[in-house]
Amino acid sequence: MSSADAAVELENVEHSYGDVTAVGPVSLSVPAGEFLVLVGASGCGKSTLLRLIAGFEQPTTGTVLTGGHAPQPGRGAGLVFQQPRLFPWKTVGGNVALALRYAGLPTDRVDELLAGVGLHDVAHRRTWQISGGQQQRVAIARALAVDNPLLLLDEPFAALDALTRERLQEDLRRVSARTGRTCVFVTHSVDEAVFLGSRVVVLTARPGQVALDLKVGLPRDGLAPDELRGLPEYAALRSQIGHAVREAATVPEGASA
Ligand SMILES: Nc1ncnc2c1ncn2[C@@H]1O[C@H](COP(=O)(O)OP(=O)(O)OP(=O)(O)O)[C@@H](O)[C@H]1O
Repeated sequence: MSSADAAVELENVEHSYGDVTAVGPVSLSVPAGEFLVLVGASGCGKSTLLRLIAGFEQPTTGTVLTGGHAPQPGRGAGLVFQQPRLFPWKTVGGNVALALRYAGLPTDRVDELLAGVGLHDVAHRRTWQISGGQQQRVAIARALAVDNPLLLLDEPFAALDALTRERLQEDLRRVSARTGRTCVFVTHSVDEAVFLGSRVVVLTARPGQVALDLKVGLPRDGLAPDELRGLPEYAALRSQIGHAVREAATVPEGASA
């Protein structure tokens, strides 16, 4: 695949913070519409990779392209972080409207965007009057507001309770299938990786390199989440990826921790 066709293209990318090499070298090509999950142990460089793709960091060596161009920070990708980072002085609807306005778009899609993430009736509330799960839904609606082809998510459900987390995973899976956005999603959770990903990349301990790059060809259509999780292929993928994560987290003897 040429760079022009890929939604995200990383070529021999390394990134160092001072004398700490956090990532690389990593080469990855992400086709449009793929749901790529980056999984690996704490500190292996997952967030750094995402920040490179978002354009918040520049690679120390190598090239990062999104849609065939160098990424511009704050442009070209919707971003969702572990904390929803909403504006507390705005209403729920106001937060989404702000994203539309910032992009120079009309604000008449606020209700539609909120409905798309299951928030039909809270547009008028302040962000502190809704639950943590609802706040994260608002953050997703805000990231989807602008018609970016790329959605970058950094452990967006890590701070939520297990049930809310599962509900949001299901909703994100539906939203990503409906909108056809290319997603790059960072997590520690092997189950989340298998449930969401059409492709899972396991990173080694720092400096993060690709330890495993796996297509997840689960038959998702028409299956309820519990049915999907109950498939023998699902359990096999969980086991394979879990094993790879544990192996990859082992720092080789002689390497600095
Ligand atoms: N701004 C920074 N300055 C110096 N070192 C940094 C900086 N940001 C990250 N690092 C280091 O780079 C390495 C990779 O960090 P990064 O946050 O990308 O990992 P991660 O896999 O996302 O971790 P976690 O899962 O714990 O969030 C870590 O060793 C971290 O301490």
